[in-house]
Formats: sequence, C-alpha cells, structure tokens
Amino acid sequence: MTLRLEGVGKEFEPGVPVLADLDLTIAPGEFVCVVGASGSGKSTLLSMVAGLTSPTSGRVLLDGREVTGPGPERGLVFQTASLYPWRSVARNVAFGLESLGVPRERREEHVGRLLTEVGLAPFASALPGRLSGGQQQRVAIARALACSPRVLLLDEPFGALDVQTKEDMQLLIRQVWQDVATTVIMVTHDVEEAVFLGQRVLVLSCDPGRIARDLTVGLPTARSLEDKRSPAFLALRAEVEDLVRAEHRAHQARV
Ligand SMILES: Nc1ncnc2c1ncn2[C@@H]1O[C@H](COP(=O)(O)OP(=O)(O)OP(=O)(O)O)[C@@H](O)[C@H]1O
Repeated sequence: MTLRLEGVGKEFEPGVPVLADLDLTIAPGEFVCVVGASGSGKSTLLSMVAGLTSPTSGRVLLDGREVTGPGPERGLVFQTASLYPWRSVARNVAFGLESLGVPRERREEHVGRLLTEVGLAPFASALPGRLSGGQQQRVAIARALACSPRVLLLDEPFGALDVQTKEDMQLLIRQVWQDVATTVIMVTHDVEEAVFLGQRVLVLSCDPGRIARDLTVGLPTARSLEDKRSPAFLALRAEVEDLVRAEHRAHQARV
C-alpha cells in the first residue's frame, strides 16, 4: 500500500501551524522511522496517517484514496499497551477479528500464529496484569497485526521499556516486518533505534514541523545488535543526532 502526503499541514489553533508542507511518499513494505525534537509534530503526523485527526491542509492518501478516518488496513501501537485487563492475552489479540465477525475457528488459528510470532504462545490464556511491560507490548503488537494491516503505525512503542527489553523488541519488530511484509512507520525519540530499525529516517524540524531530512539507511537488511557498533552505523547515528540537536536548539532560541 503506497502512502502519500501531499502538502499536508496541521493547525490545532488557527494561525499556529504544528506541521506544514509535508510532501512524502512511502512505498509498500518500507520501514520508515520519524525522529525530531519534542513538540516537532511526530505523533500528530502519525495520527493523521492513522485517521485519528485530519490535516488542516493537504491530503493523506493510501493507494490514492484519501484517509478520512481509521481503518483495519492500519494497525496502531502506542507507548502504553492499553490492553483490556479482563480479557486474556489471546482474547485481546482476537478483539479486532471478533469485531469483523471472523469465525471462531479461523480466529483462534490466526491468534495462535500471532502469539507464536511474538513469543507469547505459552501466555495465551493469561490476563495482561500478569505480564511484564515488554510482554504487554508484544500483545499490543500481535493485536495490531491481527487484522493483517498493510501499514503498521508505531508511536514510541518501546519508550517505556528498559534497555535490554527494548533491544529484544527491536529485534522482534524487524522480524515481524520481514515476516508479514507490511509497511512500518515508527515514531521514536531514540536516534539509535531509528537508525537500527529504519530503511529511511525522517528528521522533523520545529515551528512548524517540516521534513528537514529524509535519510536512507544504507545498512544491510539483515541487522544484528552488533551492527550498532559498526563505523557506518555510528556515522549515520551521529549525523541524525546532530540534525535533531540543531533543530532542538533552533526551537529553544525561538521560545
Ligand atoms: N490535540 C491537540 N490539541 C492541541 N494541540 C496539540 C494537540 N496534539 C498535539 N498538539 C500540539 O502539537 C505540537 C506537536 O505535538 P506532537 O505530540 O505531535 O509532537 P511530538 O513531536 O510527537 O512530541 P513528543 O516528542 O514530545 O511526543 C505540540 O505543541 C502539542 O502541544
């Protein structure tokens, strides 16, 4: 599914643009990370693609059709898993399929495969309250994948996790991306994470948010955590960090 943003701008208050002049094409199956200083509009950009908020100007298009609201072809994962505490892990994952009226047998088979994919098959009948934060995010990822989304939208999904769990989740999401061949757009504060996961990294400027840089990550598709120490990785990470820092300082100087 091709995602296009054409001249997209967003104002929450009239005359105060949060995002402006966003022109962007994301090809089917790409993994794109979005970074930028706090307040640059990363989550707002993702919300517009999700159809949770509409642009003030311009259009968001999925395969040429304008986005006017949420849809099952877009899966969402936020920083907190927001699972239903009274539903088992499997029934949390099955929620969207139940809403779509998928028959029980097909639902259970699909949910079983997803739980295996995210490494949670033994927890199928557990309640979410018994799981760690990382495990809960695994459930949220499986739930987002349940309706076979063509675009997976991730807003700081690992922001609240400790370093080791975060790295496990980074490997998991790369694996999921390769296995289900979906487009992934991920907002993160963590430049190392963006360079490790993305094929492209978009750096947003502030006041209003625009695409300051659209960098191609020229690292091999098969990546391991050791690659984070390679000279090519470190150079790209430094380049993105410098850009984000420069945008943050420019923003501070204006306020
Ligand atoms: N619903 C809303 N109503 C009014 N203003 C909003 C709303 N959502 C976001 N904003 C404003 O838009 C700007 C961008 O917010 P957004 O959350 O998109 O930035 P961000 O880059 O994701 O920030 P952070 O990195 O801190 O999460 C901020 O100034 C924020 O206050």
